[in-house]
Amino acid sequence: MIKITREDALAYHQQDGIPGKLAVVPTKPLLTQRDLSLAYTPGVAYPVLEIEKDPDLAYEYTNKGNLVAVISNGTAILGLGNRGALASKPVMEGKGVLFKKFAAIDTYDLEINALDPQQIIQIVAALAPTFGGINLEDIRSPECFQIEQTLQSMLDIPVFHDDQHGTAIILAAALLNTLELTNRRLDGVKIVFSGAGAAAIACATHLVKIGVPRQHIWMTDIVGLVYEGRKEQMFPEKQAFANGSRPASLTEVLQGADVFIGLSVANVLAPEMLKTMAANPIIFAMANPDPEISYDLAVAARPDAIVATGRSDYPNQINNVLGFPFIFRGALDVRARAINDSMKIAASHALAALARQPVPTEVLRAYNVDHLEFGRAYFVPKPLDLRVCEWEASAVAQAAIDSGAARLALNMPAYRARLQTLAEKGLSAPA
Ligand SMILES: NC(=O)C1=CN([C@@H]2O[C@H](COP(=O)(O)OP(=O)(O)OC[C@H]3O[C@@H](n4cnc5c(N)ncnc54)[C@H](OP(=O)(O)O)[C@@H]3O)[C@@H](O)[C@H]2O)C=CC1
Ligand SMILES: CC(=O)C(=O)O
Ligand SMILES: [Mg+2]
Repeated sequence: MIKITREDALAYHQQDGIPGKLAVVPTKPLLTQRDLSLAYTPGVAYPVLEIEKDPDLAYEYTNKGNLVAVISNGTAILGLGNRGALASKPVMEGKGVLFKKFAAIDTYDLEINALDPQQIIQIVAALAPTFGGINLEDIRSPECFQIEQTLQSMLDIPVFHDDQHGTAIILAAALLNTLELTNRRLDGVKIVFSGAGAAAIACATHLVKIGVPRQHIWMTDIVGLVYEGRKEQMFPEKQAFANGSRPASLTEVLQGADVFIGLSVANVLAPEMLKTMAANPIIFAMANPDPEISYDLAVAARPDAIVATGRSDYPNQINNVLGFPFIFRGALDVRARAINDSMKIAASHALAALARQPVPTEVLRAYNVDHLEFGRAYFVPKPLDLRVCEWEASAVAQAAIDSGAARLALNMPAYRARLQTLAEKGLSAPA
């Protein structure tokens, strides 16, 4: 377990006298008059005319195919709520760094000063020709649903709201493995969510797709239980998870639950609330930066529990960092039109399977531990594990090909070898 302070974090963001975490770097030589004539006018006119004739050539002559827009309006920055577009920039730059270092994908972060979904849709759709994919981030519910669905229906590149689907993919991998560790089945557990927003609704939807009965899912938010007939703060995506017929508090709903999934805000769980959960409870307190209950308090309250948070500084990190770089890697490499359910489910299974493999010593070194082995303290891969790129991106690419979302086919063994090299380069190259 490592500890960082506010001062450490602020100093990191100004380290080496360079504000921020990401820069744009050229990929072609620009040293001579000839280079200048090729990169700029007159040479640049030739690819312009080629792309006008055949738009697919943008993938050959520009960085479109390896460029993702990371887009936020700052309305749900981590669990900090609406802090505005500008304040979301450190998170969006952070996502960009992870895209680059973990999967060699370039990004532009675009912080949009707009709240109206129609305005955001219009802006993103107009910018789309630049990019091979759109990663929406930290846009609050319910607006995020309309924004993502409308954009995906308008565009022929993947539009992926990371807080929804990235989170759901990792959560499902973690749940598959912890259910096995506690001898439970997907269709035999009571699952309680704190939070009924973008992340919670997408996680619940994904869990239903992999085999959790909808009626086993209980969702709570600031009002309490999301029940049939509730009128306050409802919208259709939340309504789809209404359960029970009367109001109830999180404390009440948690009684006898096998699994707690926190996707809300810090400190909504008190230790005594965990005492009524079933034996060997699974507690995923995933709000960031501070979870619904701290790791230490949860373990102290329920020594028989499996506990995870979204944080990098505690064991068992369930965070969408294990998703978006690698999911986009696979999707971009087959020029997928979208990231569909088959691709998401394949990503979950790939992560769950990788966690069962022996852990290389480089990963132990990166986390300063002597030993990691599939079990209660290690059931999802570590984000700094170079193998995640190969396992997850290839599973996503294969599923895209099999499900018809891909525009390119791949030789899979060669592709997996290329992913290995790419991950090694990404993590060893300077930022
Ligand atoms: N670990 C990970 O990888 C990820 C974690 N998250 C975390 O999930 C949380 C939600 O994010 P997201 O879904 O994008 O945001 P949204 O704004 O879409 O949803 C927030 C949800 O939290 C609920 N909430 C707010 N305050 C409370 C409270 N005091 N008690 C109970 N529920 C409350 C809201 O309820 P209401 O609608 O009634 O206000 C809403 O349902 C954040 O903490 C975020 O950091 C998100 C993505 C990934
Ligand atoms: C991890 C993340 O995307 C979030 O907490 O919003
Ligand atoms: Mg987020």
